[in-house]
Amino acid sequence: MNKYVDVLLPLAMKGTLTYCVPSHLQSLLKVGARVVVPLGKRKIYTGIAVRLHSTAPQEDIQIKDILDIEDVQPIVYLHQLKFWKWISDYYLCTAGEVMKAALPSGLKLESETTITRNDDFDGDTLDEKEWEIWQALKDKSLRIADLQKSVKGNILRIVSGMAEKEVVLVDEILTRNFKPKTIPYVRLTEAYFDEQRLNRFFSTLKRSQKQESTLLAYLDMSECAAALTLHNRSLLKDVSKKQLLSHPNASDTALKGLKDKGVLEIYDVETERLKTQVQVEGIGQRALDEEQQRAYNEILNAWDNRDVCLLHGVTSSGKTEIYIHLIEQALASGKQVLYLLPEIALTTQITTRLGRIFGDKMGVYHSKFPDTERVEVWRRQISDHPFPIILGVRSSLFLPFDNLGLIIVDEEHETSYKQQDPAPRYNARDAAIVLAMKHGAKVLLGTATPSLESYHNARSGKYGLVELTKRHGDVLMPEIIIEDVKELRRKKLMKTPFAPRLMDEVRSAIANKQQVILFQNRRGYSPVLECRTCGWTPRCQACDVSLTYHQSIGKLICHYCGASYDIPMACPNCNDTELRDMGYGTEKIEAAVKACFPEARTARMDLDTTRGRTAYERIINDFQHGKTDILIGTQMVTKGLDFDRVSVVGILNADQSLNVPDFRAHERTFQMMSQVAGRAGRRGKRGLVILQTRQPDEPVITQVKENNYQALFENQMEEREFFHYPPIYHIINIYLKHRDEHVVAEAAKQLASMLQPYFSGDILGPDRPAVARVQRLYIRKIMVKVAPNLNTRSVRRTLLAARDNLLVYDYYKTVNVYFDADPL
Ligand SMILES: Nc1ncnc2c1ncn2[C@@H]1O[C@H](COP(=O)(O)OP(=O)(O)OP(=O)(O)O)[C@@H](O)[C@H]1O
Ligand SMILES: [Zn+2]
Repeated sequence: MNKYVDVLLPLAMKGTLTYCVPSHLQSLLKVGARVVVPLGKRKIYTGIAVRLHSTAPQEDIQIKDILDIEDVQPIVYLHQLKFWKWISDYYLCTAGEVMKAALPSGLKLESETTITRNDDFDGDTLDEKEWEIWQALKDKSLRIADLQKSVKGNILRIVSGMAEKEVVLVDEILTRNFKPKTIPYVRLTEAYFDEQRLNRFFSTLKRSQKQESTLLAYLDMSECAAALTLHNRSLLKDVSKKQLLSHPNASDTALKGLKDKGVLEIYDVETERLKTQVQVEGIGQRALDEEQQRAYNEILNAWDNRDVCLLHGVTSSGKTEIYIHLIEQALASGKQVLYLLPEIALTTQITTRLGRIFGDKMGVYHSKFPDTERVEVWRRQISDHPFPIILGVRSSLFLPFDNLGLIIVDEEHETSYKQQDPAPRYNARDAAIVLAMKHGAKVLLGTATPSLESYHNARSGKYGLVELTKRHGDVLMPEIIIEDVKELRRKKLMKTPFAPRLMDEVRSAIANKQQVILFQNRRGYSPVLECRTCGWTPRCQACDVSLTYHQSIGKLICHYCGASYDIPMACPNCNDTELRDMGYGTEKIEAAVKACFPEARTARMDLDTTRGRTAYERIINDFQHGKTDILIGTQMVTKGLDFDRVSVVGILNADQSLNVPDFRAHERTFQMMSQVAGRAGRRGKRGLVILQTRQPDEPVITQVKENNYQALFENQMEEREFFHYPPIYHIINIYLKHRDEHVVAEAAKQLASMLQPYFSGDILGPDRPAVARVQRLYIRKIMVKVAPNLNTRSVRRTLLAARDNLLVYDYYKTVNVYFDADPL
């Protein structure tokens, strides 16, 4: 028998911990099941059993017993554990951090300290404060946090004193976050399931008519007569409380009365919370057009000798239709499909589109769902009837699949596939390829604007490449008109944030019952407030950035730490009371739109208007059904959305993304502009895009205008090669954070010099990043460029060892050092 188990805990510590399995649990424990284990003196955690064995660890360590087994059957498959391991190796973090990201919280138990009164003790000798606590615990155990609500003052010390005297008992209980959802049902009690007894009871009811009619309603709905005749209580039909109370003769008080008299009882039935999609009869899939059919065949051919294929198809070429046919084909061969989307905004439309075809075969998994629903999807995937299709955002990679045949990565170029914080800082597109490999599954990357990485892999033959150059239904690509804002300002023609041509086009679009999308990639009212006299601007106290003015809530907000500040009455520097707002955020654009086009109905889609769970859906549906005329938004409106009546798209400030100090600035600008332009004129008439810029001569602006991805690719690849950037080189960034700027600066210098001999010229920094302090921590960054001929395994080992060597020094021990592999 295996006496020991290695347990993975959802913590940032390295490796696993070994525990002893008590003999009565040994035959029950399986790899992949959750176990409850003690850690340190007081903490209790849920971990995953990753290895069972009989090798005793070194003798001097005292091995603790596991406390319990949570699952009879594994909740994580072995291949998932291997996938977690790959992620932690590649992205230089711990497997515990991956576990933490992978499992929904409801599958991880929390330990909380609970206090219970020891009733063997009589309370006579207690002092006043102790007596208060004793009284508060009269009927129930309480968590310290809850106890604090009824007893004032600092009670921790008093409680610990009482615990020492054993007046109260302190223990850690496990609270399960996931409680199955239940619905109350009503039924006749066992005692009254008897015709004679029931009749006698009715005769006592003469004076309470309401109870009589409620009971009669129940008996009718449950088809009680038949059950009584056959003397079989299990034949009673299920009647929910809600159903009963919707009967015109039934009432809630009467039901309570019947319950108190012991005639009816209420019991809970667990329900599946998941709303499944409803298939629409007769929708089925649409036939592919000729071009799409060619692409479809080419994809299948490409998969004959490669696992990954890139589908590069212009906006509105019908990539989604091709995905639908590929899904159909995978299902027909009995395989599961994972459909990855970069953003929740997009899932709304795609869920509807796919739901109508695949109905309840499809499960949806995303971060706006309550955790309980995510647990349900997880449990469904390890049951014997898992969803054949999962549609989800990046974390759905971690769901259990046992028969995966196809992964579709829609909008593969999207940066939101990359998790920024906390670890694991993984890219779901890249990890999807590794996941597919472990299952022998195929991958389709789809986009109108490929990332340079994917296009390079396709051109070099590593991936298959399939292109679609025409829109479905022979609709032309939109016409793009460049407006030189600098010139217009000089001629005093820009009186609003909209060029005169844009004003005209918006007006005529609205007059013709068409719709408009205006793109401004900044939320809030204005990105900077400035004192008119001395130029002072309010900044965050915890971060090294200026605050964004949000007019709707009348506050200044830090977009890095979320802190909010009141708007100063006067400049603290010179006392001038006039602060002016500089630059445009979506709020200010919305105000300008209302002023310029009072006849139009407008909506705004950005982080601030989409916090609620259904907010996206509402905004998108309203626009789709023509309830709004102008949609203003950040990059959320740029991708994947499919509307019928958008004839004009306005890009209000193309320079903003162009002037970011990042080697990917051109690539990003091209992608964002082309994507938002692609929302225009998707049906029938050719769409129009007005692109406002101060730099009309930038090559990337011309590339967008001509929809010339090839030119962008060639031109950018030259730079990337020359400067040793991806996709030729790999980048691993090292971040160091500390409260003390001097310590972090010294640590960064030390670390860089340790790495210098290994990477020589391909190490940049340490530098102060653009925002060099966030949440009171000073930041330094070292960029390591990994040449294609280096052994990446040994590179990783070198980096990890260097960090360990640095952190041995007492002076640097408290510096937080982490890695970001393939940063975006
Ligand atoms: N074969 C087809 N039959 C009928 N309608 C189609 C067909 N192919 C595409 N369409 C319609 O054309 C529109 C654009 O297609 P789709 O949304 O699939 O394009 P896409 O390539 O995914 O675009 P984007 O890159 O902008 O997301 C959709 O409304 C779709 O319903
Ligand atoms: Zn801040």
